Amino acid sequence: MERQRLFATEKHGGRALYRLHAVTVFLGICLLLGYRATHVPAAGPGRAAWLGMLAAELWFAFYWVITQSVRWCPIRRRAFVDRLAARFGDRLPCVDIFVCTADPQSEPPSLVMATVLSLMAYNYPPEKLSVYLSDDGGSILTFYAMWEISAFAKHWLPFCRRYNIEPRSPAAYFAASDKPHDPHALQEWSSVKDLYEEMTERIDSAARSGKVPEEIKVQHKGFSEWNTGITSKDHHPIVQILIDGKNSNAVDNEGNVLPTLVYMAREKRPQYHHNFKAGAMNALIRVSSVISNSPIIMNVDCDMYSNNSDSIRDAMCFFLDEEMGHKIAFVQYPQNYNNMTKNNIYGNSLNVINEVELSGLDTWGGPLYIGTGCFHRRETLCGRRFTKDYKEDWDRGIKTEHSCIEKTEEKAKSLATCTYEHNTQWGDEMGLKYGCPVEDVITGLAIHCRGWESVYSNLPRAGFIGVGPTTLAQTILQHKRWSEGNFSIFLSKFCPFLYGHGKTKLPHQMGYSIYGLWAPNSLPTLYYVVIPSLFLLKGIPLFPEVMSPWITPFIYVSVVKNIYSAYEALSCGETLRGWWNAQRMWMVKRITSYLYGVIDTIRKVLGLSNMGFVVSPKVSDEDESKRYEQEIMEFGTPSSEYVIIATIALLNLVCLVGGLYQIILASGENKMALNVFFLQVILCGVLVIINVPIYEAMFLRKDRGRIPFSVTLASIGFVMLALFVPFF
Ligand SMILES: O=c1ccn([C@@H]2O[C@H](COP(=O)(O)OP(=O)(O)O[C@H]3O[C@H](CO)[C@@H](O)[C@H](O)[C@H]3O)[C@@H](O)[C@H]2O)c(=O)[nH]1
Ligand SMILES: [Mn+2]
Repeated sequence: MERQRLFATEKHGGRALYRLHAVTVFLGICLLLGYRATHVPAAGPGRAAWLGMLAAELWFAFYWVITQSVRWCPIRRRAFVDRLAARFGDRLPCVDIFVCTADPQSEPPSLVMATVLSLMAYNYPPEKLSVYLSDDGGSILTFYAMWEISAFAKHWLPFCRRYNIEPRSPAAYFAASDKPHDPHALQEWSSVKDLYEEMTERIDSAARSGKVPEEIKVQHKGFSEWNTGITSKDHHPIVQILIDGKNSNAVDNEGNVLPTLVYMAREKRPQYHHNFKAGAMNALIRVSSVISNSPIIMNVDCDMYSNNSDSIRDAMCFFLDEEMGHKIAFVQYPQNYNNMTKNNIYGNSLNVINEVELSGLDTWGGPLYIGTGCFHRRETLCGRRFTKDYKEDWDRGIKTEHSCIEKTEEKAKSLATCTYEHNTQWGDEMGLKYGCPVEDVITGLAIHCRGWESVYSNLPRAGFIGVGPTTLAQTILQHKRWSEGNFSIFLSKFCPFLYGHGKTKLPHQMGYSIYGLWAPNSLPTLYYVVIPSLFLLKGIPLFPEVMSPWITPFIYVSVVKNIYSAYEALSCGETLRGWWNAQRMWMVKRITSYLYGVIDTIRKVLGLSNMGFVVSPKVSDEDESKRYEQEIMEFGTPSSEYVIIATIALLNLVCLVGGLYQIILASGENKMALNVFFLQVILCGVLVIINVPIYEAMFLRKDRGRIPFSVTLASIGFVMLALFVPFF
């Protein structure tokens, strides 16, 4: 009898219709470009601008083609955990779980601990789980919080199992769950809730005072690591095994084994570069190899709690599948956020990427590694190439007995020093790659190019949920890091088209390039939101007139493309308003984050600047949160990005008013014909409408989040400059 597969692959529906639509849009784009190329004005005002329009539209056309790769035939995977249970029972591989945190200020220990607890509580044999926290802040506050949860877990894990609750992050669970009706359950529910709240209060108050009470410090040897007055940037390596799952005394209140729990702060010295998250992950790979050495490694960001206690079993269905499992290097889950507002004011929900783009990539060889919510084979993460005869040792890690915890810790510390990696392949051929702000994407690309595939698992009950940016500044910053990182990959020897050539499929390379080319989109976009409006004001037409048949492709392409993108957003769970907000943010990101991304990438290529990684804050002040809830855009402090945003908004307003004045009110030779400027008026008009919240923030709002007056003033200055500088 043929063995049943552990997972199924299904195609998305409606593709024939989609492709028909895509072909018509493509024809429209060709006509539009044909018109541009054949109607270049003779020398004089407008010729250069026209050629610029041609260049911008060529770019948009090229980019549109790139984005078709993931929309052509997306697939969906469905794993059968019941078949896995029937076939393997509890004979499942060990899993090491890595959590990275960097800064107790922007990533509060109590938040991180809720994540760690959710990971300890997976529905998976606990003796096969090990949870590691890497603390790049090297903070005693985080260590203290870990010590607290090593005790609380003894209550939490049995509670999760008995009532089979979801999600298993206590913070998320108690925030959302109603009191149980059954009096016995209610009693237990309340007592666990009280224990959790008291513990959180202790952790938070330690964090507020910056100190751990002395009477606590004597209770665990680990606290003595901080006796020598160390700082986050200068300290020895610390590895503390808080729960040793191999020890028969490490049991919860009901006598069940607990998962292993380890705290690690790798050595930091000012003279050695620490390579941010990639450096932390690589240290974790080595440290875990002497403690649990599991064949599967899962990693999450510190704010991404497990929302589905079955996701390890789900991932195992892919790795253990007889037919395809041996080709799969990693299983990626989507990045979901729980703090998005209804209409997605900063366009930060990743719904379209999660529902469409990643499943589209799955068709061609697998999704990108997005740095969180991902299960890897230890071997592939350490650089192994794909070969047909490779056999995974699924029993790896099961037998390791610890003779002595202290010895193991000493061995582990020696693997987490600053100098350990010198003259090794770590950061290059082994582990996560260094030197790129999106270490995850470049590492995944290398894995794909070594012959492996990945799969994307988008569960009906989300696997992981984290915290997304909640202010404009955070959004701009995150997208600057992302666009810069992906663009620098595109320009490096790892360019998907060159490095991937012959190793991955062309549509897979195109899929990677969607992100690689985010940043350069900034230049044509900047051109498109400035030049046509400015030329409307100057009375120079840049589009076909209303009666010309050539206007048809322009209207068709822009209308159909936008209707489709709205439909796509709606079908991914956005609201119409959310789509509209995303369009505004699409423009804002392109003229700020992506522009800065281009500039910084070029500076880096020229050797003028170094890479940075600014951690996104996971908390915001009350006033800001309130405006965020009300979906009011947050500006507040002056910044050069805001000057660009305000200048573009204001410029378009001035151009629209000036242009309409000349069309409607002016007389004699100043009068302009509407039919000649129709498309320019529409474009400029749409830009003005989309910028309404910016005008409000500049001129109408009084709250602290408004656009600062200095920014408004600067933008007025720049608009005047733009109007009076001759550009022919
Ligand atoms: O020196 C550092 C810097 C960051 N981190 C951790 O890296 C994670 C991601 O940082 P965050 O500031 O939250 O970045 P995001 O933009 O939210 O992260 C996305 O983008 C990153 C790459 O830019 C990926 O590493 C992440 O996995 C992905 O979720 C967090 O857990 C940090 O604690 C470290 O451990 N060490
Ligand atoms: Mn994050």
